[in-house]
Amino acid sequence: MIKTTALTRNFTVKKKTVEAVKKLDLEVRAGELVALLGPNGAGKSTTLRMLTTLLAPTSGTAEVAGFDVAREPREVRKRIGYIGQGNGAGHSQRGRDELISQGRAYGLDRPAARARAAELIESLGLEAVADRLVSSLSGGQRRRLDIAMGLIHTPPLLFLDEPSTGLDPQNRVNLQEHIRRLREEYGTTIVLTTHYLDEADALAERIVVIDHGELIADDTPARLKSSQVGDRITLTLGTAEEAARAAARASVLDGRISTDDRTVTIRVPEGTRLVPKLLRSLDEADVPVTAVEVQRPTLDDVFLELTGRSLREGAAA
Ligand SMILES: Nc1ncnc2c1ncn2[C@@H]1O[C@H](COP(=O)(O)OP(=O)(O)OP(=O)(O)O)[C@@H](O)[C@H]1O
Repeated sequence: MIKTTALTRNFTVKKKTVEAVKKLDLEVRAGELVALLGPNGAGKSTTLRMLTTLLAPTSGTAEVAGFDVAREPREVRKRIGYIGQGNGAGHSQRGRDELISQGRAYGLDRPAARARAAELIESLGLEAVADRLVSSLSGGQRRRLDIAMGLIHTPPLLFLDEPSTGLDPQNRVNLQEHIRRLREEYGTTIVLTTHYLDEADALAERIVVIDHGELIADDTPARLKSSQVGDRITLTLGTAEEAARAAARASVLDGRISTDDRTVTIRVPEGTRLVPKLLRSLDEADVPVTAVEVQRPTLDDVFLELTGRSLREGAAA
């Protein structure tokens, strides 16, 4: 559905070249739901804007829905939906009329546009708001209406740029549910960007991490976490001396061990499985453990591991 080869975009800012996207090789198969993750300025929006023909690549190629973005942008546009940051829907019309106008703009005749609008209103749960003025809708409702607008021409491929930014947690969960359903109902291929790691984790079956315009990881959330980081076992002991003995004993686990005063932290794949064995071994060595905690890695841990920075710090910066 998407294939980019060495896709690159530079900007010139005050005579300096900013390499927003650097030689990106990316493939997305039909039906996949892929999340692009990265801190502010990583190049996510620039990538999306090139894939949606809004911005010309500086070099490299991108084939989207079977057509080249630079040579056949019109063909690409017919086959994709793009919901950018901010609201696409206007203010003065009712939701249903916005949808119908959008359908007409995409070449549907009036009955077809009406029918499609009704279908989307139902599948995106917009019944209660379809006949209200767009200006009176809440952020979450507006966002769902935006998504309906992007889907009016039944594109096989949908791009969502930060769909849940600015929504409260309840509406975020709601929106995620709708995105999932959309995929089940229409088999739509979805590429989205997000700052919310938990959202990417919950929604996407594949995560592409971009940093400084480069692809630094591309895998399922589960594999990224287990291969890049592993679980974190934290042992608390009575004294620093006991902690040192515990650390020595834990070295057989082949994990990464660090000690801080009375705590020992061990990063190791499948930590949950290893804990009983570790505790038995410490017991045998007469090292009394006060507390033990096993944390599954988060995608933020993965990002920290890959870049030395927290994605949250990056996002907040
Ligand atoms: N039109 C532009 N002119 C100059 N520089 C730009 C332009 N658009 C983007 N950039 C620069 O390109 C880099 C990548 O920006 P981009 O918006 O793609 O990042 P992003 O990952 O989408 O960030 P965010 O999460 O903040 O949306 C940044 O350094 C940005 O300042």
